[in-house]
Amino acid sequence: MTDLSTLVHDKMPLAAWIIDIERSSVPWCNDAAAELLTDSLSDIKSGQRLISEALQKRLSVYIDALSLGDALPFKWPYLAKDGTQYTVSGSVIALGEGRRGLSVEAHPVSVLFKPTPAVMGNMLPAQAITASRLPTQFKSLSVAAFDPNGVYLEASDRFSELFGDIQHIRDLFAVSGAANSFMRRLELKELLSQEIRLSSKKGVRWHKIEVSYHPLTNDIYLLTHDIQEERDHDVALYRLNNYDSLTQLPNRNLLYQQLESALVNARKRQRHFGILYLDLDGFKVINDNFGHRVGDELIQRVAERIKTCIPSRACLYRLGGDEFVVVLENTDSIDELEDIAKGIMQNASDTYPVAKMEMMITASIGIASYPQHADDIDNLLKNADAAMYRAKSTGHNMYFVYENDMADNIDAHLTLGGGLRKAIEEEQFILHYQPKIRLCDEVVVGAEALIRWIHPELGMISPDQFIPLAEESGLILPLGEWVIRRACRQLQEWREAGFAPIKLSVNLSSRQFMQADLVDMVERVLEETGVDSEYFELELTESMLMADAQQSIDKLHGFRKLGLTLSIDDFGTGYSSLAYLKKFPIQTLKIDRSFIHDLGLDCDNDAIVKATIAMANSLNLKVIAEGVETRSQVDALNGYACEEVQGYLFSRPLCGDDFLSYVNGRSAIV
Ligand SMILES: Nc1nc2c(ncn2[C@@H]2O[C@H](COP(=O)(O)O[C@H]3[C@@H](O)[C@H](n4cnc5c(=O)[nH]c(N)nc54)O[C@@H]3COP(=O)(O)O)[C@@H](O)[C@H]2O)c(=O)[nH]1
Repeated sequence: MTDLSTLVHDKMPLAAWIIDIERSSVPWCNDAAAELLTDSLSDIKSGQRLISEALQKRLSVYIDALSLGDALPFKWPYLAKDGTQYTVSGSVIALGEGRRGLSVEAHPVSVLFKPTPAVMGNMLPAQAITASRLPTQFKSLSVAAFDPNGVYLEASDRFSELFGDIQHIRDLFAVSGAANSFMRRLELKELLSQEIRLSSKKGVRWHKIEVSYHPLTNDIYLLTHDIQEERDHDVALYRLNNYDSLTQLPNRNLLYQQLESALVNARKRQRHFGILYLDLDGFKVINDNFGHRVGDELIQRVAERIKTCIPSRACLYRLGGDEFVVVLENTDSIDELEDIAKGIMQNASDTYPVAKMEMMITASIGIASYPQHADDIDNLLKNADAAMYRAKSTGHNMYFVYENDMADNIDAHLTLGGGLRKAIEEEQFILHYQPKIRLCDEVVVGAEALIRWIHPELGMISPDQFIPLAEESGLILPLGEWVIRRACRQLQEWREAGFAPIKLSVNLSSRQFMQADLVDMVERVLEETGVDSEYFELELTESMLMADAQQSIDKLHGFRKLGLTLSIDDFGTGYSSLAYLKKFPIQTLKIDRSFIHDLGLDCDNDAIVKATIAMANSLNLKVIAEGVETRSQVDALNGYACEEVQGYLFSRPLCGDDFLSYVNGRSAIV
């Protein structure tokens, strides 16, 4: 029996069945339904498939309502064993011998719909149903018959509803080319089962079609099933799995796909390819302090900027968070990869207008290339990552090309990071104090507190090594609070020991500065330790203050209200404008040691130092020069009217006791 009913039985992708109401049986169902309904249908007894008692009860409510003339819409939700949700719908039909039946269909509604594969044959006996009536019984089944030339013969209601009055099978196609090729395949009597775009009343939409032919008349039977929504879901699902929703950039999945194919290609053609691993510097600080919305916006802006400054044949991916990867295929030189890194640093490491602020962000970049640095993808990524870590730990806003020892360093990096948390809990830190000298009489007038980590195995670790780690991990907040508390206690201990007070400064990290309750925390510690705030100073960097100048001004005023002194550290290395300098309520400028190092060696450098001191004097700011190592530097600074100096010439940073001995030895003002 190869006719329309066979087509319906065998190929129908939907589950469909008929219920004999009086006998509580299922005289017919297709295989998709048999599979779907194992829960609701009880065992087959004497060749009859019976419906369960629960279903009988549920149906009786519907049937009773019908007898009362109340034609309720027949629509139930149904959750299949595999988690797919269906809507079960149907209508009453006559089964012959005065019996009533229900023709029922199940439509999948869940997003993750997987069509049940149409299974051939193996049908249950269709007792009182005559085959020719099936198409009209299945109201929502879209099926039509055409003569061998494609001229329309008949169709189910659903088909007509979807495609209107068509004269010819060609009318189903929006494009004549598609119609021609379809007709050619029909002429060859191909048994078509394919996904194709048809021109329906709802527009051109994707359909799954099944075509079969009458063995005698060669009439064409066409079954259509609109799969546009599934296609849309598939596309949405594909995007979800392969693209980053924030930046719309391809994600890690697609990165691996491209790298796999780049590797195959490079091996086959003996070509090279390279990757750049990018991580934004201090992004976590921004995210934590300004919130995720600001962080997200910044990531979007940065992604847009990076896209514009890489070559069109390079691909940019977002791995998540603040990590990006650029892939460049068919490149023969590391120089080309380095040029991309330079381009990114020049263009993307900049300020961004985000949430009405000017946010400054830089990137650290690691470069690795196939086959020089690794011959598989995981190691290539790992090595680029290690190079990126080298850039980060060397000082941010840099790029490094992978070298062999970098992978070892990354292990040390992680060990250090893991140990930092424990070190805070176990207070493995001490403060050293570097004297600040008044130039006119060379007496000690203050000190800078500098943290040291006394690691149980590694010995003393420099802050340059662990402060960036503490910043990245957020541990800088408890660590920074510890420094402030310890410095205040030290001041009190010196006072209680009978020494005249000196001014003690501590460094704030950028993340600490963004901490919302920083002013309150400092106030609390001052109260707790009883320190007179006039002897306590905070050192902040220009970039820290300029990240959000207005907020900085407010915060600085908060500190000033507490009576603290404020100093700009590393002055000259950032980019603070004079206009802002006047607005910041600061008292001291500390000239960066890079300028002091070249004093007397470079005229331009001397001019900068001289001008900085003159400008500071005119703004009523005290100037201190750091990194003073030679007498000639002292002489030059004296000539420019610099007030204070700090540096190895006078003393390295000292532990508390040594500092006191140093002060006493110099007959300081204590
Ligand atoms: N957020 C915090 N940062 C801190 C803290 N303690 C230190 N730091 C920062 O770590 C960086 C390195 O500090 P350190 O190794 O202590 O180096 C300091 C001095 O030893 C060094 N210095 C001083 N005089 C000279 C000199 O004559 N020559 C020379 N080559 N180096 C010298 O300079 C560092 C102090 O610099 P600065 O802070 O800019 O005054 C450093 O950036 C610290 O700021 C902390 O508790 N919190």
